[in-house]
Amino acid sequence: MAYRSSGTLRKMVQQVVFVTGNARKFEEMTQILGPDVPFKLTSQNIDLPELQGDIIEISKKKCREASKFVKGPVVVEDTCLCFKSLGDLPGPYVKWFLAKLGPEGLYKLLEAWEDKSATAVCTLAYTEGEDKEILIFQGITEGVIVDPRGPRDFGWDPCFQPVGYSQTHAEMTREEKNAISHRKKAVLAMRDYFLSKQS
Ligand SMILES: O=c1[nH]c(=O)c2ncn([C@@H]3O[C@H](COP(=O)(O)OP(=O)(O)OP(=O)(O)O)[C@@H](O)[C@H]3O)c2[nH]1
Ligand SMILES: [Mg+2]
Repeated sequence: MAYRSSGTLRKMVQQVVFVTGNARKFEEMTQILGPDVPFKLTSQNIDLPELQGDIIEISKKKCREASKFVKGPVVVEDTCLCFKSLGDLPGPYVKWFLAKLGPEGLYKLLEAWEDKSATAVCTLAYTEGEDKEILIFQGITEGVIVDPRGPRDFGWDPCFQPVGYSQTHAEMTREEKNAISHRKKAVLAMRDYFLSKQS
C-alpha cells in the first residue's frame, strides 16, 4: 500500500468510483485520464437525486449523496450547457431540454437571438468519504449552437461547435473532442491534483 512520504503518514487513494448513469461520460473520462494516473477508476450506476441550484451546489449535493453509497473515494460529474442569450439556461437542466427537444430543438430555442454563443461546463465533485471535504474541478469550453451536424450518439454534441473549430463535437473523432473538451479540462485538473498529492 502506498503512503505519502511527507507530512503526516497518510494512506494514498487507490481506487475512485465514478458514480454515473452515463456510460459515455465514463468512457471519455477513462480515455482522457490515460494510463498515467495514480488510481484505478471504476464506475457505479446509482440513481442519485439531482437537486436544483447552481452548478457547484448541485455537484456537491450529488457527490455527498454518492458518498453515502460508496464507502470510499467517489467522484460525480454534472454537465451544463449554458446559452448566453438565455441567461445561461438550460444550464444544469439541459438533460431534460434535450430529452424533450433533441439537438434541433436546442438550436431552435435560439432562433430569435442573434447571439448563439454557449458554454459547455463540466463540473467534477470528488470526496474521499462521507465525512470528508468535497473538492471541485471544473472545465469550460466556449462554443456556438448550430443546426445539428454529425452522429447522434451523445447528447447535444451535434449542435455544439467549439470556438475556433468548423466541426461540431459530434463531427470530431473521439480523440479530437477529448483533446479540447470541457470534460478534458476538468478531468486533467483532477488528475493534476492527484499527481501533486503523490510528490
Ligand atoms: O453532447 C454531449 N456532450 C457531452 O460531453 C456531454 N456530457 C453530458 N452530456 C449530456 O448532458 C446532460 C447532462 O446531465 P447530467 O450531467 O446530469 O448527466 P447524466 O444524467 O447523463 O449522467 P449522471 O448524472 O448520472 O452522471 C445529459 O443529457 C448528458 O447526456 C453531454 N452531451
Ligand atoms: Mg444526471
